[in-house]
Order: sequence, then structure tokens, then C-alpha cells
Amino acid sequence: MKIIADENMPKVRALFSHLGEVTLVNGRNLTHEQVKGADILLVRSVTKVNKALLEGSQIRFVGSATIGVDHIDLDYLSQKGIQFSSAPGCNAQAVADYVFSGLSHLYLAKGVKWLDRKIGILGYGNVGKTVYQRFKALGCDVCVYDPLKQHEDNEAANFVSLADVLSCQVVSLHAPLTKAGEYPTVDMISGAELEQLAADSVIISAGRGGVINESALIARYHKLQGQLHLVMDVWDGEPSINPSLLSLVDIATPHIAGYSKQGREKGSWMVYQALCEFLQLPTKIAYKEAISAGNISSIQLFDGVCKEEMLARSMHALYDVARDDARLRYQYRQNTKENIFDWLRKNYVERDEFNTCQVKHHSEQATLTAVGFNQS
Ligand SMILES: NC(=O)c1ccc[n+]([C@@H]2O[C@H](COP(=O)([O-])OP(=O)(O)OC[C@H]3O[C@@H](n4cnc5c(N)ncnc54)[C@H](O)[C@@H]3O)[C@@H](O)[C@H]2O)c1
Ligand SMILES: O=C(O)[C@H](O)[C@H](O)COP(=O)(O)O
Repeated sequence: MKIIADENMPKVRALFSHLGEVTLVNGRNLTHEQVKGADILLVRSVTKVNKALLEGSQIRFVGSATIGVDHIDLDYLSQKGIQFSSAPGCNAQAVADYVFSGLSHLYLAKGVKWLDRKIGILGYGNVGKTVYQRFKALGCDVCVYDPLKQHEDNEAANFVSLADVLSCQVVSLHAPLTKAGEYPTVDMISGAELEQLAADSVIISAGRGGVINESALIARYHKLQGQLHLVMDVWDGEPSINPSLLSLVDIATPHIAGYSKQGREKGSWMVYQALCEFLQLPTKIAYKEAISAGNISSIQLFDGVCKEEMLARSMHALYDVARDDARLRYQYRQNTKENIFDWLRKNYVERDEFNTCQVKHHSEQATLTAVGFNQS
């Protein structure tokens, strides 16, 4: 059996070699020619899986080691009877870590205190819910807009309108990119919606580029005379980044919010498990073997000036989002690489999830658990 797999899937050979002959490819440039003799295709978000790629091939199973599925033509796969599996929730903790690291950066760099602010979340799926629950556990005033979830989970969360979410002082975006259905998200936050944003608000965009209209965002930024704090991980037209937007944002990262070591490994493992099930073969590699432990198991923390500072110190011991911003800006300034965005992703400096580490503090244990650190 021939397996074509994206070279950026961690542990791909270790997991899949006992199932077939694994060939690693650059997912961004994958061609029909490369795929046509294979049985199994394993991708990440940079490969468009559609008729153009698959027609006439013998692919029977497509796995995507990602949460998002906007790169997959699901209708085409189902028409052709090709089994599909993704990795729902694999990197939800990683994205939540990114959100809180981003807020901590804004506190340290600009004095933005966020714990007392009103928080609005777009999308209450695996990521949005994780982020929501962390804010809630921290005692924040948090609300969410998700028209597809609010009927089934109305008790659990504070569901409000889109306008209400956008008028919060911190807005975190976690909706998928969708072009059809009752509530398509492409360009859903454009000129009129951005009018809701007040001066000094924070926007964190770690869902998909294209949900927020970048030209409208730039216009709103200027209208507010720069009084907007922007943490951007995803971009319209990746792997390109609009340089006019890049120059305005506080944190710019190359779509790595989900790139914790454990989150990426979980993505590979979930697809591995799904493929074994499809092939009706036993999984030979257990979850525990496939997912790495963290590098720092515990930290003793002494007092900071305020909670925001204490949280920033502890989070940044594991992951400071500013390092990814610095790497990106450095490479764009140097401008010596053909595809800087993909290079940064491929050469990503590993980071562990907050939940791999226990942070000890004499009086704020509950706060540290709330933000995602291990409590055991
Ligand atoms: N930056 C990254 O590295 C990264 C990592 C993981 C996921 N993502 C993106 O974040 C998205 C969310 O991840 P998830 O795991 O929570 O996905 P999910 O599928 O579990 O949840 C998505 C949620 O968005 C809601 N939604 C759909 N349309 C909406 C709309 N118009 N308005 C508001 N909410 C809407 C859905 O009802 C659902 O609850 C993914 O689709 C993916 O594109 C990005
Ligand atoms: O949808 C996802 O899971 C994330 O966006 C994922 O982290 C993207 O990473 P990629 O597949 O592009 O490497």
C-alpha cells in the first residue's frame, strides 16, 4: 500500500510505516502526478484536496492532521466514496495557549490589562470553548457568538449576538472558514461589523484568514488612530501577508497558533488511529507513546505586581508569542527566502503546551490552573 504524506506531519514515518510504503512530499506544491499511484493521502491545511488533485487516482482514504477542513472538498470525496478523517480538537489547547500568551504580551509590552475587560469569542467549537472556559475559570466577563451552537448548549455558555461580541474589549476569533450554509464566515467581519470595535480593543485572529476582511480592518485601525491592539496568526491569501497590515499589528505569526509539540503530534496520531480503523488493523502505537511529555515539568513562581504579571511570567516560561513575531519580522526584513511563511512553519521552534507543566504559587494555584497549567 502506498501512502503519500505531508513532510510536516510529526512522527509520520514512525506511525505509518507499518501500514505501507510512506513517501513524504511538500504539501503546498502537491500535484496530481505525485498522488495518482497512491492509496492513502495524508495532508495538512496547505494542500487543496479536490477533483483536480484526485481525479483518476486510486486514493481510498484522505486524512488531514488538522482541525480546519476548508482545504478539503468534502462533497467530492463523498461522491467518490473516499473515506475522510481529520483531527478535531487536536490543537485546541495550543491555540488557547497562544491566545493567553498574546494577551500577556500586550500586558508586558503596552500595559494592556485584560482580566477586567469584557471578553467576546467568535465560535464555540473545540477551540472557542476551551478559550471560553479558561476565561470563565479566571473569573472574566465572557460571552460568545455561535449561531450553530447556541440552541444545543444554551445553558453552558453566555451566548450573545455578533454585535455584542464585537463590542467587547477583547475579541478572539475561532470560527472556521466557510463559504456556504446559513452562516458563512468568509468576510463576516467587514466594514459595518468593525464599526462595533471601540478604541483600545484587542483583536486576536487565530481561526482562519478570510473571516475578517483585512482592508476593512486596516481602515478601522486608521479611523481609530491606531488605538487597536492586533494579534494575528492567520492571513487572507497565505502564504502571503499583506505588508500594510503587517506593519500595524502588535503580534504577527505564520499560522502557528496550533503548533504546540503535543498538538501537532495529536493531529498525526488521530489520523493514524482513523486510518487503522479504516483498514481494520490494530493500532500498534499507543497514544502515550506518540505524544511527547513537556520539557519543564514544574515551575515555582513568586509574586508579580498583579495577576496579569504573574500570569505573563508563568506562561512565557513555556511560550512567549513575541518570539514567533520576532522570527517572522526578522525573516521578512532579511527577505532572503523564497517562501518565508512556509519556511517559518517548517522550521518552527518547538513549544510545549501549558498543560504539560505544573506552576506552583503560594496563593494563586486556582488562577494558574484556570489558564491551562497542569493541576496534578
Ligand atoms: N491558527 C491555527 O493554528 C488554528 C488551529 C486550530 C484551528 N484553527 C481554525 O479554527 C477553527 C475553529 O477550530 P475548532 O476546533 O473550534 O473548530 P470546531 O469545528 O470545533 O468549531 C467551530 C465552531 O465555529 C462555529 N461557527 C460556524 N460558523 C459560525 C459563524 N458564522 N459564526 C460563529 N460561529 C460559527 C461552529 O458552530 C463551531 O461551533 C478551525 O476551523 C480552524 O480553521 C486554526
Ligand atoms: O486547522 C488546524 O488544525 C490548524 O490551522 C493547523 O495547525 C494548521 O497547520 P498546518 O496544517 O497548515 O500545518
